[in-house]
Amino acid sequence: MSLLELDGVKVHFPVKKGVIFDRVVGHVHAVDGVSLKVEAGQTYGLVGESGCGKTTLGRAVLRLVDITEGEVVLDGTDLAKLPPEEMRRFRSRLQMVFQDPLGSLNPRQNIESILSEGMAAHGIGANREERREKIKAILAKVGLPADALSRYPHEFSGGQRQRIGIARALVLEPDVIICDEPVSALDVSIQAQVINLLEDLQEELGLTYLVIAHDLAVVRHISDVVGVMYLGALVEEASSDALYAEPRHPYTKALMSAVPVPDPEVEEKRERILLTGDLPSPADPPSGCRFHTRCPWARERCATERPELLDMGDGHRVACHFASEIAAGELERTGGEVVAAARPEEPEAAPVTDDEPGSAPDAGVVTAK
Ligand SMILES: Nc1ncnc2c1ncn2[C@@H]1O[C@H](COP(=O)(O)OP(=O)(O)OP(=O)(O)O)[C@@H](O)[C@H]1O
Repeated sequence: MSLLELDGVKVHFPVKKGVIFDRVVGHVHAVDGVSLKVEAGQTYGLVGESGCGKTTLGRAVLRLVDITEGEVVLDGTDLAKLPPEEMRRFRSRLQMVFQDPLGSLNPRQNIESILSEGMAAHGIGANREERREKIKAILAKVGLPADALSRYPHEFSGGQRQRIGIARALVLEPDVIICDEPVSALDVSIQAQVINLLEDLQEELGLTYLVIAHDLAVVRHISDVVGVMYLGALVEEASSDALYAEPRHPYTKALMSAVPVPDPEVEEKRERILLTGDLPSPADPPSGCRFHTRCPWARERCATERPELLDMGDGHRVACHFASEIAAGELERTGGEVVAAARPEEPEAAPVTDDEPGSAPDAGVVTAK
């Protein structure tokens, strides 16, 4: 059994209308049936453009939002069904690192007070002295000086603040850390340092990560397995190497084709897939395959029948009726635009290299109107 398993997770937010009496007039299908497994000691990367439901999924795992349907199983226990008081026992085992380190740290508390906050409640450290010693040890692990204890969040740089955010998660001795856009608020030069720190900590402490990011380069660098989300659902999932070597879902292909390749010769010959149309609203998602309204290969069946995320026989899971035909080059395109030998629109954009996660464009930039 995997350490963390999600089975058919849905989070639907009610849309209310009315000044005096709130009427529910619909639902935002923020997460709409996600199943995935995160193995102990591994990193699962979740990517997709803004609004696809990544953050809501992370919050659902932590039970920070109500789960409409489905199971979230941590180490054999379904968290989705736990009463709040029992959920409290599991809280320390699941921690979150947020995108905006400053926004998530109370400016009026010093670092010792921020880090010790949850420790007593979860029975970590017998007394204040013990907790302080533990905090000091964790601060050293994340590369912060011991005198950080008595200082305040504004006294630190962005990268240091993210280290404090990571330390805050670590003091509670979690099994799983959900990192929501852990480096997207940081300078590119600092991003690599924080990613490397997360990797070192994983190795040393055996941590399991669910990393949520819109940036394909960040997720590639750190993940064992990558899942691609579109409008509340997973459309593709594979090992990081397999997914980046051979994206098979039309949406993933489009995302990848928007990322510049460092080698200009490869870049020039590369096929670019530009998506047409806007991202539909999760309050009114398209019928059938959610992606069919923007898919260059869409067929009639795609408009009526929702594809399941199926294993193509080699562990690569794809939710597309025609994934095999597309992979074999047997299916004509029906729409969209193919711009062969296109140069990236912003050639000055930094190339994607292993040393510089974060240099890829946002997942959303592939839209062609
Ligand atoms: N509390 C809420 N009530 C109603 N709708 C919500 C709520 N939280 C999120 N949503 C909607 O759910 C959808 C998914 O949002 P979510 O923040 O999970 O996406 P995301 O992929 O993480 O995007 P981003 O990277 O911009 O945060 C969006 O349409 C959002 O507006």
